[in-house]
Amino acid sequence: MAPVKVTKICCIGAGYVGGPTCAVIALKCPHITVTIVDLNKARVDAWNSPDFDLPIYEPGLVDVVKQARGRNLFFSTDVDKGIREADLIFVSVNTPTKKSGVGAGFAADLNYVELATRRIAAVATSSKIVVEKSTVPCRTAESMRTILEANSKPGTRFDILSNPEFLAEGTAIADLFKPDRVLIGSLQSQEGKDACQSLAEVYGNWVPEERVLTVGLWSSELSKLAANAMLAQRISSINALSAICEATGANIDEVAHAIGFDSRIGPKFLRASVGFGGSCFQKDILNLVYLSESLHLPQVAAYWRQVVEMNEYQKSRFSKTVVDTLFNTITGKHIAVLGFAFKADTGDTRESASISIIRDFLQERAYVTIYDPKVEEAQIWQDLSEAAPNLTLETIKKQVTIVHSALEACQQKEAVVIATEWKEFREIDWETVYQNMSKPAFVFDGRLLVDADKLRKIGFKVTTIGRGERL
Ligand SMILES: NC(=O)c1ccc[n+]([C@@H]2O[C@H](COP(=O)([O-])OP(=O)(O)OC[C@H]3O[C@@H](n4cnc5c(N)ncnc54)[C@H](O)[C@@H]3O)[C@@H](O)[C@H]2O)c1
Ligand SMILES: O=c1ccn([C@@H]2O[C@H](COP(=O)(O)OP(=O)(O)O[C@H]3O[C@H](CO)[C@@H](O)[C@H](O)[C@H]3O)[C@@H](O)[C@H]2O)c(=O)[nH]1
Repeated sequence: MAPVKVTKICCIGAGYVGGPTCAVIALKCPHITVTIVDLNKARVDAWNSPDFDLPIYEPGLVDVVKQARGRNLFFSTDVDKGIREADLIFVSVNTPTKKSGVGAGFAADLNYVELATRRIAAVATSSKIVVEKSTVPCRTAESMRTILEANSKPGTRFDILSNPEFLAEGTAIADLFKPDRVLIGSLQSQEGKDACQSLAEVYGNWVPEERVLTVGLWSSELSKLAANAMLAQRISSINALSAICEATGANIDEVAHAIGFDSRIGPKFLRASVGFGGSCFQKDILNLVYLSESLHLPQVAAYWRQVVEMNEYQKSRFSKTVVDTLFNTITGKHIAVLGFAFKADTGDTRESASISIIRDFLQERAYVTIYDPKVEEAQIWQDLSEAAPNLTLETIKKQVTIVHSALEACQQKEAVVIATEWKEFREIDWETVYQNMSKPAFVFDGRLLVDADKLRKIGFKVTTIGRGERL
């Protein structure tokens, strides 16, 4: 049997990955009909909104959707129809950390993957290539295959591929247009290799052949967890060094620059920060920790666990620095927090360091004013309620104000905390900010974003993560 020529793709899950990934496939492959399905009607409606008020913010995404939607890109809640008509199905559903039961707090919750797989098994009436796009523990494809094969109808077959996604939020469209690599894992049988080639041909419409890597299924699944673990490990390493810098008078920018010049280390992903956030790093490392423990490799588990522990330490260390610097108490003090998203150029707040810092400030009974250019108000209230379950929403709302500009946030405050690296925070009129703040006026830069010397000349007392010199 020759590889199937893919003409109809269905993507189950219209989230941060399914939406942008399959929108780009539709744009680059006008001969393929791409239908993205989701059970969440509000989300699908937003993808279909006439004024392109899409459910997620990603630079360049609206442009892609404008070109392809209605041509060969469709969004729908009719999951069964999407499955039935497709010859290739991406499973791009959420795989959050389990909240209860075996492996709670570490293992990935594979319930959504299993439900989507069972749905495919239940409604498919022709052969399908099923592609695991979600990030999953090693050997999940085997469980999917067992479910699908146990339910396949006569004359139909299912081939399972692993095709993890490496896009980063905020740069998703650029990453998808020009990926470092596309990874496809398959069984090494002839059928597995044929299915792999069918998917490789889809990417071949815009990705150079040498960037499409084909490997075994389990290597592909593990590579995704490994890539995130190694990236997060770099940040925890530089953040650990930032603590040494603060204690010794060394400067983390200079240290990162010096070590990054070594071509074996390289300069990227060495920016000290208030801690990494996002829906993936912590979840995927905990997943790796769980996998290692399940495989009776406790030393390996402890090694990776430390990356997350260092991140927790960095976040609480930063909160403590703010309290210590503001004369050991922030009770009743007014603090502006600039940035709520987990990184710049996204409205996503999942595991954002900002949430932990604000939770700490609320526990100290400070008043906090938040500004973020992209995060919705309702999301902020939800995140803070979940982060501080000992406080009622009413109490939180008495202590927290959400405003619509950085200048407004900083008015009459004793301190400004930069929690997300939005470019606009660098370009605020800091002279005006200073004039309108209580004195002494403190700035805490958790993102190495502002020119500390310039701010000091204006009169601010500046504390920057990873810099020995203070105030
Ligand atoms: N967010 C990222 O930047 C990123 C990058 C690479 C990989 N990943 C991985 O990709 C996966 C998806 O992540 P995401 O951020 O897009 O999640 P998300 O929560 O934004 O989207 C998942 C969507 O799947 C839908 N869904 C769940 N079960 C369904 C079902 N049975 N039928 C139809 N729809 C269903 C949900 O309603 C939701 O809209 C995760 O495994 C994640 O780890 C995420
Ligand atoms: O030098 C750095 C780089 C990043 N960060 C922080 O690290 C977090 C994650 O950033 P980034 O990796 O850019 O964004 P994500 O969207 O979480 O992307 C990661 O997680 C995705 C989901 O698995 C993968 O697909 C991507 O390859 C991987 O980079 C954010 O809070 C950043 O502010 C730093 O503190 N310092």
